[in-house]
Amino acid sequence: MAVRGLRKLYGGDAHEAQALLAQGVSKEEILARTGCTVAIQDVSFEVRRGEIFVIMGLSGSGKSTVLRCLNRLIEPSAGSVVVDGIDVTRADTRRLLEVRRGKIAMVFQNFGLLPHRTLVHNVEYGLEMKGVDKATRRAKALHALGLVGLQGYADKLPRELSGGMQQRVGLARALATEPDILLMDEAFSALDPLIRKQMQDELLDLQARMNKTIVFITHDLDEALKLGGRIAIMRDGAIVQVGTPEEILTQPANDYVRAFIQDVDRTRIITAGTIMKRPEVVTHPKDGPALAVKRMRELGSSTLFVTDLQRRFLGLVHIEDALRLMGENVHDLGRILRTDVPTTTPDTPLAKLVSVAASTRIPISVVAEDGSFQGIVDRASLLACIAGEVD
Ligand SMILES: Nc1ncnc2c1ncn2[C@@H]1O[C@H](COP(=O)(O)OP(=O)(O)OP(=O)(O)O)[C@@H](O)[C@H]1O
Repeated sequence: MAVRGLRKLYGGDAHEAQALLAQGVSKEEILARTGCTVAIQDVSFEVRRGEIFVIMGLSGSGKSTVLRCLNRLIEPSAGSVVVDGIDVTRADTRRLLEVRRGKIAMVFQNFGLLPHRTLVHNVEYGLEMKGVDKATRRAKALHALGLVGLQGYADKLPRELSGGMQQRVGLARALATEPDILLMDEAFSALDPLIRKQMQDELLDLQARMNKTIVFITHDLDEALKLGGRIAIMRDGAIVQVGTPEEILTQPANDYVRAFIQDVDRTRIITAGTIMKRPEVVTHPKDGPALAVKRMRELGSSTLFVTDLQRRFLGLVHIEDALRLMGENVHDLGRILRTDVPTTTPDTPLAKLVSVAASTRIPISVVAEDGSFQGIVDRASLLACIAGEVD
C-alpha cells in the first residue's frame, strides 16, 4: 500500500485553506482565517506486504483521519492511496466496495458488534455483504472464530462476553473476509492492561501465522514498539519519523521524538546486532598459537575469537593458554579452544543479556543462526546503551 501526499481539511472554506497551505501559512492561522481545520497534511508512507505498520501519535495528531482515509471512510481532500495498483481515492463506488469487502477490513476500538446477533452471525456479517452463500460463510466464520481462540462460543451473544473476547470477535469478523490488509483503530485501547497485553501477543502470533498486512494505530508508545515492524510517528497532522522500533530509539529524527522515547526501556527493543562491535580479533585454528599471541599483543587483547574459514564461530582462545601451547611446541589451537563462552543471536534484545554480562568478564559473542560469527557485545557498550548513550 502506497500513500502519497494525503491531506484532510475539515469545515470552513477548504478552497481558501488549500491555497494558504500552499503558501506555507500555519495551521493555526488557516483555522483563524478560514475556519478550516487541517487534520492531516502531506502524509506519505508505504506499508509493506506482511508487516505491522503502526501509526502512533498523541490525541488529535491525525492518526484516525489517516487510517480512515485509507479505505475512504473519510474522504481525503488530496493525495492518493494505492492498493494493488488501485488508487482507492479515485475508485468509483463499485470498485471501492470491492476493495472494502475483499482487500481491506477494519477493526474498531469499540468492537462494533451487532448486539442481537450471535457471535458467528456477527462474524458472518461481512461475508453476507459480499454475497457469500450461507454454508460457506458459516464455515468461514467458524474458522475465523477458531483463529482467535473462540471456538465453542459461536452461539453466544456479545453481551455474554468480556471486552477482550468481544474484541476477538471484532478481529475474527475482519479476518473472515480474508482481507490482505487489516486496519486496526486503537483496537486494544479499551481493554484492561492484562487483556490488552494478551491481545497484543495474540496479534503477533496471528500475524506470524497468517502474514497479513496490518496498519495499527495507537497513542501508546509501548504498544507501538511491541507491535510495530515499522512505526510512523505523527505530530500535528504530519509524520515526523518512520522507522523500525530500533531506528526510532537509536536515531530519533528530532527533539520531539527524543522526548517521546526518553522513558522507554531501551534494552527491550535494542538488540545485540545493533550495538555489537565487529572485532578483527578473529583467527582460525590452523593459524597456530604464535600468530594468535602476536595478534592479541597487537590488539592489546587477552582473548581472540576463533572461527573456521567460513567464519563459523568455534570459540575463543586466551593468551595464557596460547603462550603455554607455544611453550609445548603444539601448533593446534583446537587444543585450547574455549567453547563454554556466552553467545547470543543478533536479534536478541539487550535486556536478555544483562544478567549474562554481569556474570562474566568475557564479551558475549554474537552468532547468526547459520553459525557465522557477527561480532561481540562487551559490558561497556551494554551499560552505555542502558544509560541511553547509543546514537
Ligand atoms: N469531523 C471533524 N470535524 C472537524 N475537525 C475534526 C474532525 N475529525 C477530526 N478533526 C480534527 O482533526 C484533527 C485530527 O484528528 P484525529 O481524530 O485524526 O486525531 P487522532 O490522532 O486520531 O486523535 P484521537 O486519538 O483523539 O482519535 C484534530 O485536530 C481533530 O480535532
